[in-house]
This record gives sequence, C-alpha cells and structure tokens, in this order.
Amino acid sequence: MFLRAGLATLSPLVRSLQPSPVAAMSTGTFVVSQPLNYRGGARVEPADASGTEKAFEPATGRVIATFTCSGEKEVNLAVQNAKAAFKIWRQKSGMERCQILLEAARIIREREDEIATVECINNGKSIFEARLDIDTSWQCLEYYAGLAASMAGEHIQLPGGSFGYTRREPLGVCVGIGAWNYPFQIASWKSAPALACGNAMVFKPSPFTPVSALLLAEIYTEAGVPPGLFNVVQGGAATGQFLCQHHDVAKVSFTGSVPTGMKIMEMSAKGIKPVTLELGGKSPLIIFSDCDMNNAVKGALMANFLTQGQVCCNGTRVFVQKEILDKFTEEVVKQTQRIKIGDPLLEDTRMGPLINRPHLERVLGFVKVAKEQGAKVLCGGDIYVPEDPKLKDGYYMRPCVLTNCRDDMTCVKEEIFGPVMSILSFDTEAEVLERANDTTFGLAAGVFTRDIQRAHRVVAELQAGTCFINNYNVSPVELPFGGYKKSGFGRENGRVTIEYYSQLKTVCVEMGDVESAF
Ligand SMILES: NC(=O)c1ccc[n+]([C@@H]2O[C@H](COP(=O)([O-])OP(=O)(O)OC[C@H]3O[C@@H](n4cnc5c(N)ncnc54)[C@H](O)[C@@H]3O)[C@@H](O)[C@H]2O)c1
Ligand SMILES: CCCCC=O
Repeated sequence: MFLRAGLATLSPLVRSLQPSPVAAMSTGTFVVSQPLNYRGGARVEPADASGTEKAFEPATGRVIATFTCSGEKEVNLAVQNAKAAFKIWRQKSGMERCQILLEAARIIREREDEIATVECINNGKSIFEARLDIDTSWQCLEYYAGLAASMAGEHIQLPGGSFGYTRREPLGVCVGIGAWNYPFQIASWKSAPALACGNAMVFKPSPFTPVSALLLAEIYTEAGVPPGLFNVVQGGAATGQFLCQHHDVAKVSFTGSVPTGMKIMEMSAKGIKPVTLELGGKSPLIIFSDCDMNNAVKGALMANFLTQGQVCCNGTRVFVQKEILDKFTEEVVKQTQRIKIGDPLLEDTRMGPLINRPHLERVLGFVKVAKEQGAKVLCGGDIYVPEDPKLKDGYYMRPCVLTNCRDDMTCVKEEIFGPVMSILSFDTEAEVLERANDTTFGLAAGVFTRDIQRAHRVVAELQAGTCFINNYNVSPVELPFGGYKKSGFGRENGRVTIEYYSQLKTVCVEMGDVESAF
C-alpha cells in the first residue's frame, strides 16, 4: 500500500532505467553489519540487553541480522536523548520545523530505491509495492511539514478588553511502536506528525523488520533535526514495555495486534498517557450486482493481496450479491491465478514471501480449518516453491480464494493476515449491512455499486473508520486513517492527527483590575 495517485504515475519500467545506488543489493546477499540502535544522532550498540533476535530475508529464509534487544538502561538512554533534543526542537518555529521535514522528504525521494530495496529484502513485499510505501512516506513528511508551518492557536476577545488565546504545544517524548508489515511507512506516519508538532520520538520497530527505521533516523539527522530527536531501539515485548512504562514518555502510538494493543493501553493508563491504537481488522467488501464488474474484481484483489495479504485494513470478507456471484467469482479466481509470485526484487513480481515460517504455517492452518468447516478452495492456499534454487527456503504461498463460506467460519471471523479471500453471497442491502457490521473489528470497509445514493447510504451505516466507495486500499496521506471498535482509536494522517500529537494551552489575559470575591 498505498496507491495514491494511480499506477500510471509510478512506472517501474521508468524507474528501472534510472541509475540505482543499490545495484549491489540483490536477493540472497544483503547482510546488516552496522548497529541497529540509533541514539543521539548516531548508530550505537545498546548499553544493555534483554535478549537477542534474528531478522530474516523472507525470500530466502536467510538470517540478515542478529541483534541485541534493548534493555531498560538503553531505553532510558534513548528517552533521555529524546528529552534533551525536545528542549531544542520545541523552541523552533513552525517554519523552521517545516524546512527540516521538507529536506528529510527530499532525501527520502533521492534514496527511494535504496530504502525500497531494504524494505523489500527484510519484509518480502514486492519492490513494486515497497516503492509505493516509500512514496507515501515522503508524502507524509511533506504534508506535515506544511501543517507545521501553519499551526496556530485562537484569539478570543473577552469583556473589558481582556482576551484569551490558545497555544498548540507539543506533548514531549512520544513513543512509536510498529508492526512488521509496513516498517518504513509506519515509522514515517508516526514520526512526521510527532516532529511537526514539536515532539521528540523513540521508535521501536518490530523485531522481524528492524532495518529500515535506521535509514529514516539517518535521514532526519542529515536533514538537520537536533541529535536525539528521533531514536530507534530494537527488541520485542520486553523493550516495548520499558518504553510504555517510562515516566518521561508523554504518549504512545502503537500499530499492531488487538491483544498487544490492550496491553499497551493498560500500561499507558497507569501513567495517564494518551495512546493511539492502530490495530487489526476483518473488513467487509460489499459488491452489489450493479457494480462495474471490472473495477469490483480489481478492487477485491487490491483488498486482499497487497503485501501478501498482510495488511490491517484488507477487505477479506467479500460479500457478493447473488445475481453476480458466479461471474464475479470466476473472474476473481482467474486474476488471482495470474498473480506473479516469486523473488520480490524482480520488477514483475507482484507477490513475495510471507514474513516468516511460523506465520506462513499459521496462514496455511487457517486454510486447512476453512476446508474442515466446509469452505471450498477455488485456488491457492498451498505452499509455493519458486523455480530459482536460492528461493527454495523462502516463505511463499499461493494466494487463496475461498467460497461456500458462512459467517460463523473461522476464516470469516478471524484476522488471517495472509493472502486468503473469503467470498460470501448476499441478497439484500439490509441483510449485508447487518452481516458486515457483525464483527468486533472496525478498521475499514468497501462498497462497489453504480448507485451513488446507495453507496453513501451504505457507508453511513458501516461501522468502520475508513470506507472506500468503488475502490479499496487507497490511502492518501491527506485523509485520516484509523479504526472503530476493537480496531483501535486515534487517527494517523490528515489534519486531525495534529490533535493526537499536541495539547492545547489556554491563556487568559486580564486587561483590567482583579474583581475579587473576597
Ligand atoms: N491499524 C493499522 O494501522 C495496522 C497497521 C499494520 C498492522 N496492524 C496490525 O498489526 C498486526 C500484525 O503486526 P504484529 O504481528 O507486528 O503485531 P504485534 O502486536 O505482535 O506487535 C506489534 C509491535 O508491538 C510490539 N510488542 C509486542 N508485545 C508488546 C508489549 N507487551 N508491549 C509493548 N510492545 C509490544 C512488537 O514487538 C511489535 O513491535 C495485525 O493485527 C495487523 O492488523 C495494524
Ligand atoms: C501503516 C500501514 C497501515 C496498513 C495496515 O496494515
């Protein structure tokens, strides 16, 4: 994700003709030798440890990095560095922050191929998609650079010439904790609004994808942020807990699963820290019989198979109106079978490996249970072994389309987080709305119809934070993104996110004498 301006503006062919600084990086060769923590404006080895982790190249199953997870001491050092940088950064004018964020955005664009290649190697998503992620990342920095420059309070006239005004002030040291499916994008979507508002950040990537956040950290430094403004600590749950419990942390923004989100909220509650929770989903995609069939089929593929189906807002419950069920299903299966699976660094690959072996097995397990519960596999759902021998230990599977699904099946109720689409049929609008909303999640939803009134009527009833009409999984940074129900709260992107990274101070100014009650 996320397609913003359409594929035509992002031709991989044009890009592949440009000289690339990453020509040396190819599948099966990349290793990380530098430290993966970033503190005070430089890569550092952590001061203490809470275990070690290995990061893999999912395309080959190779270890690309073995690293130390940060312990309490290292987390504290990162927070103290952030605190010191915050003192400098909070004094900068909006225009000064804007200029530095714009410079960081420019460097990301300049290094896009390199960043996308690293992302592709460590995450497994196709290079085609990784570039789109990097696009949405620099766009996010540009967007919040603009808002930084125009952030302002209000002036309120009071009786007798007195007045009040509001100041939008930063929170302090914010923590960002990321999932592994959009490593660079998540780090950018969290840090850009945080920094624009005058905060500092300590970011913890998923231990599965520790590498690309370091590139962002280096870029911020090169762009001119004070040393320590954006720090990276590595590790899993223990490191995350040290961060959430730290008394100098003012806010936690988390992207990940619902169970972890609950723990983050509990920990933050103890310190009365505001949290943003971007959690999981099981989103409905509703296809009415009056839809443009071509677009609906393309939309269903976009809703299910980007990043190997490992996308939080995927529309994995595809409700199709009975009259067009057979035709729609036939076309979806045909196009799913055409998806080119393989080496994610090849320009024509559209589906790479899943993130790791246990996750691949988990997703295949969902397909097995779906079959046992009566679903029919129309295509895929099994392991894929690419011909290239260097890819034989990678974590590939064929994208799967399930039919004969019922609302009570596990594949329809639970987030699979893999390339598995469940097709369900429906008769009426009222019926499909009730079934679409019958979930504890509420991240996204989609509707395909040519009837404009129905489209708006349906999205008004859908219990989801982001709704798509006649498209799916487009996410321009100007639009807020976030969940309803157990999919979380708070928003990323859009103007509103300023509210989640700042606090309002009211100043009341007396121009006359004090009228005392005593
Ligand atoms: N809504 C969104 O914007 C969005 C985006 C991407 C992914 N997701 C969701 O993320 C999930 C997949 O990501 P994941 O497997 O990395 O999720 P996860 O919850 O396992 O881990 C997310 C992050 O939390 C950290 N963590 C784990 N336990 C912790 C604890 N006790 N305290 C503090 N930090 C802790 C992990 O190390 C990781 O960095 C899916 O459910 C997906 O839907 C949501
Ligand atoms: C920040 C990325 C959101 C996509 C969900 O997986």
